[in-house]
Amino acid sequence: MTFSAELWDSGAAKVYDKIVRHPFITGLTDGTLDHESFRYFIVQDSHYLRSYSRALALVSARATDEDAVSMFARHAADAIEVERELHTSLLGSLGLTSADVDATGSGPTTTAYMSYLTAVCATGTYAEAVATVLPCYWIYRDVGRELLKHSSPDPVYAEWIAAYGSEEFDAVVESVLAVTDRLGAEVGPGERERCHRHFAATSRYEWMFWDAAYHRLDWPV
Ligand SMILES: Cc1ncc(CN)c(N)n1
Repeated sequence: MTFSAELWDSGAAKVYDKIVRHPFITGLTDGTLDHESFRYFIVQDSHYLRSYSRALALVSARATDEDAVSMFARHAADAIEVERELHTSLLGSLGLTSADVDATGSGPTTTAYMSYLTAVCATGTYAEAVATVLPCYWIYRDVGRELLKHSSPDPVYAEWIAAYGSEEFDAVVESVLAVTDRLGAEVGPGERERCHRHFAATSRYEWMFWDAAYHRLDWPV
């Protein structure tokens, strides 16, 4: 079994089933999701992407082969840029600006997820860092592909679905999966166990991120 399949089976398979049945996700395709929840999501995702970009730069710095160094560095810059452009367009369609993002600040789930990503990518091994960022790529690609089958009657949601269901995003994710699988041969038992834990944790954070948006979760105090 490949290292990526092993991570998915132990950490994401059950979570992924819950993600595709979550009302935030089903609401995108049937168009019933409240725009207020999607606004919350895009604002929080704008905060998230700033941290994610830094996390990918850390993964690049710790990569053990040159192709992976340049791939993660490219993703920290280009792939994030593509997502930022998407956000700018979606924020505009939703009547928001980047000033609104700054004024809102990051919510509890976003803050927890960003902190986890940053901590592991800064202090874990290279393999742990890859396992931690992998669900961010993989789950979005699979959700995008799944939702693209029906897209959405709402043009804002259809634009979001088209971006993550695109062939370009698929190619980005396939390149990260290939790096993960090559890395699998070098990872010993203790480190492997930590990779499993990180992959499961960030898969759960992906579900929590959508759930927080659906409920528009705020700091309790
Ligand atoms: C929370 C989250 N996770 C993943 C992705 C896809 N890079 C994203 N934009 N936001």
